[in-house]
Amino acid sequence: MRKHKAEIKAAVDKVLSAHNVKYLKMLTKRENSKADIKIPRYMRVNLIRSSPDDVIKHLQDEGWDFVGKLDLENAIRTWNGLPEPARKTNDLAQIGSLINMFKEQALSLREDQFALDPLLFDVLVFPVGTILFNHALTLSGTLVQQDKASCIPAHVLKPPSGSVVLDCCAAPGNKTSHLASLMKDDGKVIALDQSLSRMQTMSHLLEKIDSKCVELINQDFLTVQPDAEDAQKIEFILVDPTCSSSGMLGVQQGKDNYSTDQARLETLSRFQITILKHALKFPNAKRIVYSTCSIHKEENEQVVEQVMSHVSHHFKFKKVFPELKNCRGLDGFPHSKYFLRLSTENDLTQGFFVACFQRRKKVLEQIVKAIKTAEHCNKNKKIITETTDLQESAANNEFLTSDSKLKKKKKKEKPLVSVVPSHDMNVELKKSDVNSDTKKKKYKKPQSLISGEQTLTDEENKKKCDNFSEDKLEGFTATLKRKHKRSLDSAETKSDGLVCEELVQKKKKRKKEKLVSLED
Ligand SMILES: C[S@@+](CC[C@H](N)C(=O)[O-])C[C@H]1O[C@@H](n2cnc3c(N)ncnc32)[C@H](O)[C@@H]1O
Repeated sequence: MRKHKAEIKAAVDKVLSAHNVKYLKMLTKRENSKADIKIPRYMRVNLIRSSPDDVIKHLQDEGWDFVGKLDLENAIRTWNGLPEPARKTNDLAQIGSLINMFKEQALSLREDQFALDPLLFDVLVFPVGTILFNHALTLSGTLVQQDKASCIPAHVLKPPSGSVVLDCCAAPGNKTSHLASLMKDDGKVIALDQSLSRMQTMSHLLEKIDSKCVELINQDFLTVQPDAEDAQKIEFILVDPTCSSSGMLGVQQGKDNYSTDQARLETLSRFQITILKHALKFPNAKRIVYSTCSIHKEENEQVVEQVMSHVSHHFKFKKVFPELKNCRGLDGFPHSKYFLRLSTENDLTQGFFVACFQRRKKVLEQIVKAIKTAEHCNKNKKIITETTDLQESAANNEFLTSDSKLKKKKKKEKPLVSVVPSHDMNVELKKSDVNSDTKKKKYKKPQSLISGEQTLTDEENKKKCDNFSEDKLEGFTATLKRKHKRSLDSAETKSDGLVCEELVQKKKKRKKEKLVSLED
């Protein structure tokens, strides 16, 4: 047998190739596999170059038949257009099945037809197998081929134009370029990745879509210092870390080989938790989206639930596309209804998972601000002369995550330093030789008093300080508590309330001690 191994292999290969079978395992897996499932071709309109309306018009001028948005209305139209007997659409069960008609409609598009996706305004749906990679609109970067599921994270993160966004596992740049598109290239997207070769691919993509707002950084995200000056400007973070890729159609069909054994899933899960926790340490990040193209709970629900258990004082889950009632997270997890899970069978996309962390309202920050104001005023009155440990806590973001103050950082953190100033294709990407200064940034005294972000003049400041008293601090915190009573009362924010209470008590105690010592 060994003697004829090569001949046998050649003969088997010949038979397989005659039956269009690429790998032997495709035959053995076929019965249980999703080999027959097809996904429409999704194309995203790059809003930097054009608009969905203009692209639709362009395609119609080329002879394509635009069938509209694949939504309920369209489904009803199609439904009513069906031959007799006419169907009534006023009972819920029928409307439910009409919603499912997205699948039918998408899969029954004729080869010259296309549609607008019902969920994502910038995604067009073409028939399965449509080849558009060499279409003029694709070549010019006006259309970008991207699976619908992979377009969801940027829509959930939803950074407005002008904002500062971090994509911490960015390469090869599909979601980065989508973020730049949704922001109309206005603002800043910091695209960070540790893989140099994947960043080169991203650099080409960004060149093609004509984005100027993306800054490329080749660095290990875990070495980025969350409280460095630049990092403090970050308001939105996308965390799309390495995963098992088990949701990719090729992997589901057994064509692409990825190992998803338990040991690998556990390793991936640990890595994903570390990356996500790090992202949640950025002090001014108000929304953080976590996504994977994995179908395994170990990389999805388990990761976000575990991380949330550490940061629930400061973050809550925001429901991802609540209108998609049949696409929630797996049962058995406390926050399943907040997560989005898309599957190839039900949603005609790659298998995908998305969760969104939203920073809680600023009750705690307001209390801390009020306390600092009192200290600032008292300092003017020469009552308090030292910086209190409360200020230091605020400066060191001790309130940010419970584990951040407990655990020693394993990697040496550095400020964000752009080593790739633009995504010019000629720029050679280099490993970051960043400043190794890891000293904590000195706490900067707030310029404004308690009146929000408003900056007061010296005179106004003095007046405010003169009028400020111990009673006022208590009055102010009481007002804050009244103002936020509803949220403090709710189970979700009880912990915030406790922390506020604790801070106020701590502050009162410290003041008493200082006053006593002054009197002495
Ligand atoms: C799933 S891919 C990201 C896909 C990308 N978001 C997109 O839509 O095109 C995961 C990326 O994370 C990067 N990565 C893994 N560990 C990292 C780390 N510690 N710091 C930065 N990037 C990392 C990998 O190099 C890889 O490019």
